Amino acid sequence: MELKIAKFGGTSIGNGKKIRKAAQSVVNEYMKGNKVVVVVSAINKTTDNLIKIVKDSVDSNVTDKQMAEILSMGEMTSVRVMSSVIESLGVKSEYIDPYSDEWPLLTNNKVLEAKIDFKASELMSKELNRILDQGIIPVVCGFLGKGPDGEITTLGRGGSDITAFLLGHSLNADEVIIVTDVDGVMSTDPNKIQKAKKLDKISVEEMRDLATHGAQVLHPHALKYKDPLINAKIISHEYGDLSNPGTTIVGPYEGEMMKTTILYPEPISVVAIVGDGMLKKPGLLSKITTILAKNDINIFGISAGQNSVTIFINKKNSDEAYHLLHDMVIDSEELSSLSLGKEIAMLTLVSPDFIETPGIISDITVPLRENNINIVEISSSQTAVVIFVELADGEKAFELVKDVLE
Ligand SMILES: Nc1ncnc2c1ncn2[C@@H]1O[C@H](COP(=O)(O)OP(=O)(O)O)[C@@H](O)[C@H]1O
Ligand SMILES: N[C@@H](CC(=O)OP(=O)(O)O)C(=O)O
Repeated sequence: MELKIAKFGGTSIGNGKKIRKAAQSVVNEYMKGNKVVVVVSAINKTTDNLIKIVKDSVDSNVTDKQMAEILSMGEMTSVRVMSSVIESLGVKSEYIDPYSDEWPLLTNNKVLEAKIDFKASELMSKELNRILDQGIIPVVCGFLGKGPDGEITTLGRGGSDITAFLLGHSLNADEVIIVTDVDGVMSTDPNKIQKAKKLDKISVEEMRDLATHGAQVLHPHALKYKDPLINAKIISHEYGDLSNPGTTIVGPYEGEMMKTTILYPEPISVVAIVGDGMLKKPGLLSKITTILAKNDINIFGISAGQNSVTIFINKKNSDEAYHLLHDMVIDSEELSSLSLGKEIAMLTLVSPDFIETPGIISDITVPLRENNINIVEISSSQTAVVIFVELADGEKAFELVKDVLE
């Protein structure tokens, strides 16, 4: 017997017929001998409609608390409908909303973009086992949370995916199935480019980056809760079959373990190329990277401004790169000169939490400033911050920043 979490997005339960099909797919899975926890979003565009109604009526005079309560009506309704349809198909079901004793998802009191209290939610989720053990299919409101004073909170738009993965983690589920309106994860948004191709699999890291940069198909924070042993996939509601292969999300999200601070063990060199208005000329960056790639020189970082490009490479490649790039500069009309700077150290901090931790850059840079360590360059993405400091400062900078992620 396996435990599966099946999350149905708004379009997958967009009308009565679709809800029935979704419920039937859950019942079929249950009949195979598996336990299923259902997570549902609001029916179709209910959340959008509620937002519009509020805007056209009270507009900005609505309080956050009122807004969260109004938005919650979408999921409050869909769990009740879904649960009734499952029961009509002959299997016992119970809807679980924030007023239920077994409500699993506890948050802080930031009602519209609530932060999950992970430990408390992990513990509360286990209450669902009591229902599952009685052969009942729980249908849980996605997107909603309960704050410290019992207030309704919401996880932010698209938050039902987070609910599904959090429950998957807390209940040690075998599989999290995200049911949506496309065949799986595609080479791009199929609603924008029709010939987009379905991917059979995608790594957790790729999926997270895709989601972070706007691919709506999965909420970027959801994968934080994907444990190594949990299978996850994204499938279409069209087939009415939870065993459809869709796109498998491969690999663990190592969560805590992924938080690392690394001091690159070898010195890094920096080459700066200057030229007037160089970035107005298309193709310049590719020229630089192609020359280095052809000579098997790895680029650790690159930053581009209006009149200069700075390239970070391993010191052992620096002379070769310097000569190669110099040849390029003297052959080019747009570029005027280049310099090989002094040796520097590269620190990389990786954490899945960067994406949702305001102020993290200052947490990292303040100790450096207080210790008079000059930052030669810093770049940040959703999950990594890379800092270049002078070589002599490398070890000390590492000691100062390595505790920031703790
Ligand atoms: N690379 C992609 N692959 C698949 N779908 C994508 C991709 N990028 C964006 N999307 C969009 O994600 C949508 C599904 O997400 P969403 O509308 O939030 O579904 P749901 O209501 O099921 O949560 C698709 O209809 C599609 O337009
Ligand atoms: N109903 C909420 C939460 C959600 O996750 O929806 P969906 O799964 O349809 O993207 C919203 O529209 O934001």
